Amino acid sequence: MSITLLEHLKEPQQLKTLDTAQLIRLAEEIRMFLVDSVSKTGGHFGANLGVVELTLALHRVFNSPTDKIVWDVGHQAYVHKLLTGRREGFASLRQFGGMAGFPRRNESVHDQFGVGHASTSISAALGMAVARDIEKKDNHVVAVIGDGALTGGMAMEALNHAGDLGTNLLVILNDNEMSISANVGALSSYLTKLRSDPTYARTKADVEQLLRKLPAIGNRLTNTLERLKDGMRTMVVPGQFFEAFGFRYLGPVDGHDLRALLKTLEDAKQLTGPVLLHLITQKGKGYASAENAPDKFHAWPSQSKGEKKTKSYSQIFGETIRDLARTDNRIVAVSAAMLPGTGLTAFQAEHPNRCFDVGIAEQHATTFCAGLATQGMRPVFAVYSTFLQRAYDQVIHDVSIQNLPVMFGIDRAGLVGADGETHQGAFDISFLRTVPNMTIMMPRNGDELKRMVKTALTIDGPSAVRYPRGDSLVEDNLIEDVQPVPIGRAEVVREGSHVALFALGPMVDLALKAADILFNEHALDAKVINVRFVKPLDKNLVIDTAQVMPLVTIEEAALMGGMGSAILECLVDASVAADVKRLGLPDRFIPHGSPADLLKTVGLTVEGIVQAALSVDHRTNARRQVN
Ligand SMILES: Cc1ncc(C[n+]2csc(CCOP(=O)(O)OP(=O)(O)O)c2C)c(N)n1
Ligand SMILES: CC(=O)[C@@H](O)[C@H](O)COP(=O)(O)O
Ligand SMILES: [Mg+2]
Repeated sequence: MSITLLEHLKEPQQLKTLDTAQLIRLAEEIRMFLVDSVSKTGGHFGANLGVVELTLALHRVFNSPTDKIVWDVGHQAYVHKLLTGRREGFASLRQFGGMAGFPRRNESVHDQFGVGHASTSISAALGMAVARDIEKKDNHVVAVIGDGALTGGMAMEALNHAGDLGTNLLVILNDNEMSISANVGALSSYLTKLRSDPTYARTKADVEQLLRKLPAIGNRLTNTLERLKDGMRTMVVPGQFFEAFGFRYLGPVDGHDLRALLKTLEDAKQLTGPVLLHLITQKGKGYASAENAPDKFHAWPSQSKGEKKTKSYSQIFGETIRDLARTDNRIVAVSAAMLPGTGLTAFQAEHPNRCFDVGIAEQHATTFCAGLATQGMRPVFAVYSTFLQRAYDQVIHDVSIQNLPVMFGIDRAGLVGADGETHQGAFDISFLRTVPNMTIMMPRNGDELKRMVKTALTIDGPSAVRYPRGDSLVEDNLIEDVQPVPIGRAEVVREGSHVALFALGPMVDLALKAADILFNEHALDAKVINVRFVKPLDKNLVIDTAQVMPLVTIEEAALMGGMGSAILECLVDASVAADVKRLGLPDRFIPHGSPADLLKTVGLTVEGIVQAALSVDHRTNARRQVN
């Protein structure tokens, strides 16, 4: 089938010229396009197949950008991008300089809000609705939120506020029973009951019909009956949960039935006040492999590299705590809807009663861990660096002030690449280093990660072990043979006398390569230090080294407040004058692209380290000549 309707689609207004049959055909073309394109570029997949009809209906019924459509997470906004003139952008999806994988306000007038982290859409949409009211405009505002994102606390905060304000707002709940894995939580069970039990939904209609038929009888009895009616209505009317928040509940509606969607959205458009439309969709709809394994097709699966000699840091982390938990019953693993991504599936398989997926609820996860720790448990919260940002107050207020032994396994620390600004693990060192009682460490490879996990479990206070997205060579040694690392001690991995390279994590390997070039091509003898601990920093080594040679600090983290800053603070506090060049992430958000491309843009390359070493060496020599 030649892609015709989609090819001619340049803007959403054109949808209003298509009849339902053409829209249904367009839906087929869109699914074909997504399979063809995303299979080549990679990117999010299942969620987009699940919202093809919804997105078509939204842009058919509403008038973007005058009407505001806000996507939650935004990983399911590829169809929205297709319908708003960005088909050509898919060839460069999530590539450096190419189209972003999430809505971005600077990418299109139709992208009302930048997203990537979950549970923000209702809050943002409510802000847009209130601005509309203040300006006495009459445009519509729609938030599209998934059942997974709805488990995020701020979504509840927004529902509560919206219901209180009573302003016109349409919240579309895209319920596919999936987060990345199967969705979790009591709310999810509530929604699933509605989805899966037709009698449950039918009862609602029957009861309402019965209640309407009941004859009006004496006041006392009528009042009793009213209370009974309300009780029964509460029991069977599925929207009660949302109606308690002040929302008019519509649904559930088949989110793949375009005709039903068009009619329901037209009806919803006429309603005033907060409205919640509950759609039932299938993640991966229209592509059998994704329908059968929606978790595996949340993003298009990366091609297996044959017989891999390496393991992902996530896998190494998960297997390490799984093995340690065999002999330490205090260990409990916690995830915020990211069990597979954080490598905890291995732990869950072996210790199901000590593994908790709390939903997209990082704040709750952190304080849940604090509660566990007060009772002598050793909770481990495996969380992407970027998502831990959600729980900053809980890290301080609930864990660190009480000096509780919670281990944060900070995954995706550093540049994650394709997901861009909203997902780079840039800030965890900066926002954790200022927190008293916190220990922060980063391994140079998978073997050292195992050692650091073991080390963290010996610390009677909060600890953070940060590690990057990606793989590492790792020995398959027995966990019993893994030795902890001495806390607060760095490791000199190469002696040298002219310039010192203080490298953090996998940057150590780059520093060693740079040292070889410096020696062979510039007769500069570089000392390479594996920093290991950002906090407590190995201050003695820093001071002793800086007294005899200039330094370069190298970290894949924000420069401001990072490891390099810690070294500068150490030298200033010790009144040691030294030339220091810091390499790391600059004071701007790093966009999407391959990690290699992105590292080049910030000078975190072997050549960048060489040039930095030459520049501090030159500065030190010049200063020595003057003195
Ligand atoms: C704060 C936060 N935590 C975790 C994630 C990772 N994440 C991305 S999509 C997703 C699942 C979203 O589920 P849902 O909202 O139901 O959308 P669906 O994929 O089912 O369409 C998660 C957990 C995130 N984006 N933001
Ligand atoms: C949209 C979202 O937040 C997740 O799907 C995230 O993109 C997963 O990242 P990884 O691919 O690094 O697991
Ligand atoms: Mg979902």
